[in-house]
Amino acid sequence: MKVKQVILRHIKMRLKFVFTTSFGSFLDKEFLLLEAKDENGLSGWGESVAFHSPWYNEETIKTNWHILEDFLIPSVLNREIEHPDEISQIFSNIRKNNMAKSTIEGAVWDLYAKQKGVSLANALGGTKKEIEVGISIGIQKNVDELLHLIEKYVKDGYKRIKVKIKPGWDVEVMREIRKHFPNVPLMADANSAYRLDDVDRLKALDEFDLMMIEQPLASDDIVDHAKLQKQILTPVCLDESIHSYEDARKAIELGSLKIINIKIGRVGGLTEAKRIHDLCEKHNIPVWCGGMLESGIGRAHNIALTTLSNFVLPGDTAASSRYWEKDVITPEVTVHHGVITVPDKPGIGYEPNLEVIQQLTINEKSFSS
Ligand SMILES: O=C(O)CCC(=O)C1=CC=C[C@@H](O)[C@@H]1C(=O)O
Ligand SMILES: [Mg+2]
Repeated sequence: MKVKQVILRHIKMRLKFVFTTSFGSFLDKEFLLLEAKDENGLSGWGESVAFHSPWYNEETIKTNWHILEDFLIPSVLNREIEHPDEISQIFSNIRKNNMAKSTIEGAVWDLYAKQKGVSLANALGGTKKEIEVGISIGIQKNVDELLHLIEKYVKDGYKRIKVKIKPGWDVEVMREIRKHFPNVPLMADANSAYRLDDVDRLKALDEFDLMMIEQPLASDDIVDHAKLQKQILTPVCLDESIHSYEDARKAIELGSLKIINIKIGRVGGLTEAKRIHDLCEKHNIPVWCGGMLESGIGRAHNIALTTLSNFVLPGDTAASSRYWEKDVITPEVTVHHGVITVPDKPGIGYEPNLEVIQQLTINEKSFSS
């Protein structure tokens, strides 16, 4: 297969809720969408999950645009590609920039599956026809608002509730949640808000029978997480610390984690995500698919990946309507009692809505050889 044309679009979408991060809060989420066309005009789609500011990792929309325009797109355009697994090899001389790499690699995977006439799930080796999903709730103004949201999503049937924690918004909040929801599958995401010195505070969370605590310590650490895991009962799940198969291998060997949150963009694409999945399966480490507030394009890739056998825990792939008044795909992603039915159409299985995408586009550029 050859990619004859790439269209890179920078779009902006208004979220239905304010998303709070260490950089502050935002209501508009910006994305890059990448369309890769073959000689017959067939299109594969990928999405950059980089944020506007470098709070989650070092990548941003602007760094992704630069790396894609100046390095990644030129190295893929008009090149004979037998299988999308080759992309990570083509990019091997480019350091890091995983979210940029994942954007074009995902589009090539989608194009490859469409050319073969199979779903992306099938092309990846996934077999599940339905996937169970959970919901991730950001830090709220007060506990009552948080409890109200949990009640709504439990009623919607989401299979697990993920809440963000940080020092001062953790033990007491979890106690309140457990008072109202003693049995709901519950997990916490700390986004590196703690230090190893906070071990007593983190041990106190053992009282609440959490499924896991996600990324409690530094975003580039696997050593202190190994020390922490030996001191707490709650399973440690790593997100930001795991950028590759090698990171996962070392973290498993050190005992730094018991669960991995796989995010396609963070690890550089679907091929690496699948390698990490397979490694974890071999070591009985369950995985789940994390979210990055994706549009429907990225959401579709997450659904396809989650059909692989070791994705045994509910992920963050909620319904389009949780985030967007109108998503950029038809049909939108819907969730029924916490379950998504996996589309079996060729590729990502959802049709990009070009009219909506054009309305949301704030910049675009076409590249062809
Ligand atoms: O996409 C979703 O609904 C989940 C988003 C989410 O929980 C996160 C996205 C990005 C960084 C964090 O805030 C958190 C995470 O770390 O998983
Ligand atoms: Mg996380």
